[in-house]
Amino acid sequence: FTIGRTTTRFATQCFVSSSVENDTSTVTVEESDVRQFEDRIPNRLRLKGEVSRNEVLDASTYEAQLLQQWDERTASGFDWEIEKARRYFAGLRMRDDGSWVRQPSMFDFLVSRSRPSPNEGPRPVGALDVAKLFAVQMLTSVGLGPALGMAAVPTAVIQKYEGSFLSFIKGVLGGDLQTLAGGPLFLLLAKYYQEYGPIFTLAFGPKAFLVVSDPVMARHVLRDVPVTQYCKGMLAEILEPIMGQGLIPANPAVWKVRRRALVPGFHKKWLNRMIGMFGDRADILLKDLQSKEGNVVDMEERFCSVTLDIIGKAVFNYDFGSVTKESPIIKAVYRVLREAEHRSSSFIPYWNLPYADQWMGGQVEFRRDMTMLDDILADLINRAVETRSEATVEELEERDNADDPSLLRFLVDMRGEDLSSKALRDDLMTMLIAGHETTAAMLTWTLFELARGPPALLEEIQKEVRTVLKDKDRPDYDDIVAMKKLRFCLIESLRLYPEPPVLIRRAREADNLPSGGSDLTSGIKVLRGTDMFISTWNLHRSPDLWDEPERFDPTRWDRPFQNPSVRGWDGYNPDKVTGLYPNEQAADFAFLPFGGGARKCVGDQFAMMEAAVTLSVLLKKMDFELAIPAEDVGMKTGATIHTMNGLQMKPRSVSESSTSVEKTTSWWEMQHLKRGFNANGRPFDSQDGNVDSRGKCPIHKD
Ligand code: HEM
Repeated sequence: FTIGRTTTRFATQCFVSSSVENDTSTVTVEESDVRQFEDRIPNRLRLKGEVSRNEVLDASTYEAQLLQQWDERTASGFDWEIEKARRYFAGLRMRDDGSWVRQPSMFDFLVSRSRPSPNEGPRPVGALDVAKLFAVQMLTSVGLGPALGMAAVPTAVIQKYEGSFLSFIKGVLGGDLQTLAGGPLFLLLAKYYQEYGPIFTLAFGPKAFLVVSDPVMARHVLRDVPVTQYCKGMLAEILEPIMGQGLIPANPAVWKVRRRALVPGFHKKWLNRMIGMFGDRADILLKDLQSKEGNVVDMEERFCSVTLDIIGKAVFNYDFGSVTKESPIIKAVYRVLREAEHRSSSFIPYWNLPYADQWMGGQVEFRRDMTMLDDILADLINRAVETRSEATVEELEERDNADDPSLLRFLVDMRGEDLSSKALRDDLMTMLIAGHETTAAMLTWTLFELARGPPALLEEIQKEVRTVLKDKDRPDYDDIVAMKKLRFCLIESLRLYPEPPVLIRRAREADNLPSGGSDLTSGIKVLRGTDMFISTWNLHRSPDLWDEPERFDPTRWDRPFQNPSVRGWDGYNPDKVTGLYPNEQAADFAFLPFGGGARKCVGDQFAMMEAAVTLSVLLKKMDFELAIPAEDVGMKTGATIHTMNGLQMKPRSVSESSTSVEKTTSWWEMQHLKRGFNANGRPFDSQDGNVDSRGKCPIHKD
């Protein structure tokens, strides 16, 4: 009898899996059949409430609903073996702890399989949408796009691979997009941007991506349309095994709930408290560097360690201690990060190959690492839950929590937070990954640019730090605000090295992009299911949007910039800079250091403060000299831009008293004057451009 039940479900699953779009009505009919049949099932075998071990699955998915129909207490014998086979067929995999996770199929990479919920907006993209996209792409490639109502968007086709045949085969087998594209994807997009302009289609056979490098179009996608209109698409598929439904990959319905829960955790008092912790960690790094004086040190690796220690403390109150020691946990974190990066630069989902986590070396290791990290996380969450003391958000903001000021503590104590769900684990894991290497990369590239730039710039930053900090070793919030030049250096490095260099979206509904700086005056039609890359790299380095875009010039943030030929773009206006950094509003979406719109980074203030504290603590007492030629530092990318060979530097202690603020015109001001602006960066005819007492530019006065 039970075999019959299982067989019916198995057949149901086969049927549903083969109609990949998971049409709701089909599933409902088949499930109701199963339910009728189940009425005759003995009580012992019936579903008993929620199956909590399966919480790792998004409850809205078809698989989650199927799982709930089986009472796992009867998990033994032949019946169970058939049930397991059915689950494997449905793309589910059992983890070591007995819970089930959905492993997306190859096809899932192209379409989303989660079911629509009434609040979620458009239904997920399905097989029909993908088929339609393929067809339109094929017809467009033979010149029939305009006849189908599509704008004449140029198509860049990757035709010629310039590497060796062997590396090409390796790239295909490993699904390595970088190898196939002949280098980092963002550099390929930059090459095509120069050729095709602010919007083009990048085609890999029938699969095509719409590549956007225009501020007006980016503003439309990120801010102007409802948040349900675009999702993270393939990025979510890639990150799901690691971050689950954490805030970055979360579908819009989950995102709305979780963002509301998480944002209060980043309140002002907490950030202020964090500044002290940043100082402690930066101090450990300083001492470590002082002990290595005269030696060559990989500063990229050092910054990765300090930011890992900081995020561990801030998010879970966990001390990785990675600046001073190595441990299996730290290694597991790094391997998981590398795997996440590799997956995000691959377009063949090799990790979904049958039983990949049992025979592919890297995947076996990845599963082991994830299990280890999950166990640690579960342990930390459980410990926090045991000492839970519920309170409202307002009350929590006032709490001292000196022993444990972590986000985990805040979320666990927050009244109304559902602690039985997997959401907490997913969000914490997401923040560990999102908040770590991004900040490390910002520090790495800032120090690199300062070390290879004009010595007068580095000297001026050091002067600023010493002048603001005076006898103190580390800054407080007001000091961070006062160190404007240092902050502008940090943000300028995010302009040149955006982390990540490409934002990924998928249209969940048809859309029409504004024409922006393109020649397509009637806008650009976007079909449902279209995968989109918003190239922050191209935006941040566009000669249409920046003066001397390739130059590391932190002084630029004082000066306005406009270009009326980019229709609908307001330009960069320094008067709109309000917080710790010139943000996407001030540059009207030509600058997206932390994204923009509803899905903007939640950790922007945290990251800016962390980087400002770390860098100021180091620069106050040390000088840094490149130990290899700047050209050899190189660039490679995953989710963030890394150096190719590490940032090899020689740190050296310096006497702090050697510098004081000079009254003469500084290097910084000279940059404005040289470009025909007033000493404060404003145009000479502007109201506030009166720093020069004579009202004239000393260089261009004639
Ligand atoms: C320099 C450091 C950082 C950079 C450059 C950065 C950059 C970004 C960008 C560009 C996005 C938008 C992604 C998109 O639209 O697809 C984002 C989102 C996010 N970031 Fe950051 N980030 C940094 C630090 C942090 C830190 C320290 C945390 C946490 C403590 C964090 C947590 C997140 C989260 C949770 C999201 C998703 C927000 C949402 O979808 O609602 N980030 N970040």
